[in-house]
Amino acid sequence: MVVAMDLNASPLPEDEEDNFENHVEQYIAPDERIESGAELARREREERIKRRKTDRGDDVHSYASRQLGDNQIYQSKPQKAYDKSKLPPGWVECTPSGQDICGMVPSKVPLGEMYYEHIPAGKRYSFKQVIHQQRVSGRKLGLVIDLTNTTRYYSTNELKKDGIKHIKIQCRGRDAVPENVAVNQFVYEVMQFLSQQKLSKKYILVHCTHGHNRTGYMIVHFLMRTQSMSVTQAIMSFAKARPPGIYKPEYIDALYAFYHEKRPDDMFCPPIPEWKRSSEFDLNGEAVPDDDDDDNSVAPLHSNQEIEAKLTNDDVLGDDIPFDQLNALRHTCYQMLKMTMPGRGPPQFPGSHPVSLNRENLQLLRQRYYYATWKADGTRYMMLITMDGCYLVDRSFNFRRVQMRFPCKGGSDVLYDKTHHFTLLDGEMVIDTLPDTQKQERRYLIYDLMAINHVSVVERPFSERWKMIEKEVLGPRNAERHNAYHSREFSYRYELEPFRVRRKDFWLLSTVTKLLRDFIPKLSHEADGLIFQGWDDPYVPKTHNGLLKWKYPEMNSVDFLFEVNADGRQSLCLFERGKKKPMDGQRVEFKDDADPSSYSGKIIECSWDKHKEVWDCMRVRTDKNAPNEINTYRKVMRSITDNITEAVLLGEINEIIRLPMYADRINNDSKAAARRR
Ligand SMILES: Nc1nc2c(ncn2[C@@H]2O[C@H](COP(=O)(O)OP(=O)(O)OP(=O)(O)O)[C@@H](O)[C@H]2O)c(=O)[nH]1
Repeated sequence: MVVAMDLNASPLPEDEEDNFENHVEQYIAPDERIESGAELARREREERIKRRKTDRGDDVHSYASRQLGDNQIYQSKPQKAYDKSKLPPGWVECTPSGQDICGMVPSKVPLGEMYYEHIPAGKRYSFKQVIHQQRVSGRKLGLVIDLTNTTRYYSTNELKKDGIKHIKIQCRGRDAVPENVAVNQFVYEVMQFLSQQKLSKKYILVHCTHGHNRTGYMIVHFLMRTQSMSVTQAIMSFAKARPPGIYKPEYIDALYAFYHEKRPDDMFCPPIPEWKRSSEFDLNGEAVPDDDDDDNSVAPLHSNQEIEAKLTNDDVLGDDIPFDQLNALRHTCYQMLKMTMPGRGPPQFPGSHPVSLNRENLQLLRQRYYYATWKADGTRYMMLITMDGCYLVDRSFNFRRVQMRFPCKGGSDVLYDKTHHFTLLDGEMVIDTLPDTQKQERRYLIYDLMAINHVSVVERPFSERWKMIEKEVLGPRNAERHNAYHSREFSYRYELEPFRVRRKDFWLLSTVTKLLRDFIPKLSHEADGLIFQGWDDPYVPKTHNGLLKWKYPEMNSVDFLFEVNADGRQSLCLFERGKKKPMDGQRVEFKDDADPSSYSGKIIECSWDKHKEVWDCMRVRTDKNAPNEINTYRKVMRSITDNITEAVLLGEINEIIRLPMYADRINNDSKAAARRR
């Protein structure tokens, strides 16, 4: 039943539970009445479009109006005088909610009962109405995600009564798109909630102030991370569910920039909705702009903007993720590496770690078959690729999300539908300085693969894992890139990613001299020695006594915790089974004139000056939060005292490669490599 209502009549007691049904009818009524005056509505609409065109110079046949039709634009009607200054501008006229999109219902902010006196009867939209309306549409709410920047709009008590969870992700609306961290939290919360909806399907109400820009921005991010969609498709899906969709051009640009996609030339931003425009005039200058308002000002965006700054290894890459997600991902990593999570304390970084070469373990090179590679000196990260994001895993076992694309092998020939999901890699992030232009490029050098699409491969020999990096991870990416170059439909732009990706090369031991004398000096990034990698070895998490590192003698280093106590006494500390251990009698010198106390509490990387018998501070380790364990220190000291110089090393290797085991395999491997070329 639809009841026409008189908007000038005094408001009904909407707080009475019994009358609720009636109020919903009243809510429906104005729209019905507008439909009956179709002629008038059409004329008004035409005039409005004309006005808008002159005011903004917008193309009225923008994608939104083409897709949705102008009848979606809300009609404003003469209203009884009420205090609009207390309400978010345009709130009354803005359509309450949109259609369900992947289990989420976009909505304007419900205003609690304390706002009733300022809202004309029939336009009230508190959680009572929200819950009821959704129920009438066959939807039961289980979660509300509130993106407003204030708590003044409603009390969450009403939701608690109905067992509806409320999550607040505070986002400013006026001057910027929501922070990337807030986006990560939003996507995680929605994914968690939806994954728990096995038996009874409950819905999520997502709201900001008007349910268009911040809400749309978040929902589009969710679609991009969970569905195989382009940015244009995701923006259109949202616009269809909540006409006219996102109407801030900066938000639309930010989405294309975030996902490294080219914005199609015919992709226009919808004009500012009428209710939003008229609200500016209605205010008569009385309302104080709300910090939370989705206002229309064009302000600088803080994210995804390219800033030409010098790249350093200490730069923090990517965005923080929610703590619960961090725990879940840490757990998954341990599972992939076939490790058990520690019973007590936080889990440690599980990446494989080489030991320093000394005269004793040098003999391993005679017993097992090894390959060599340069020891790239950048920042160590494992990389976890999932469908919803790619995560850099640092030495503190923290995860940060970066926007990268890793298609799987075997998709269609232009755009691969599937991307990697739970593939775990190990590598070093370096900064290459191009010799001609001095331009810097960040590059992730992958040297190992531990899991591929949820399947652990840690037990397979290194040679196989290394080949899989190319075949499964980089090959499809390069092929897609190549195909995309010839395709107009493909809008992803690999060149906009935060770093490039390459597989690290490994060399036969017979070529180590060349590696040291020719290759390393020509590298466009830092290298501080060599890594000797057992060609048949499994991936061994944490310290791997068979994985050997040789550093240029002057680069052998120890990471100490430096402290200056209250009486000015300096101490260098290490860890012994996770507990601080001061190293009595050890001294450090700093190169600069800085006050040593400015280094207090920091992890400093030091090399040994054998003439002065003191440690030289080389740099502060911002990527580490703990010093070396005393065992590592002993190994480094052994390496220093053993003093395996370049000449000693090359002499040894020359003997080793003449051993029958090496001679035969080197011969076979060289032939195989020549066949591949
Ligand atoms: N396994 C392996 N590690 C490499 C390779 N290239 C560079 N590395 C880096 O070498 C590091 C181990 O060398 P260390 O000198 O012990 O590491 P570091 O970070 O310089 O110093 P510490 O933190 O004191 O151990 C690894 O963590 C990687 O970051 C490579 O090809 N294989």
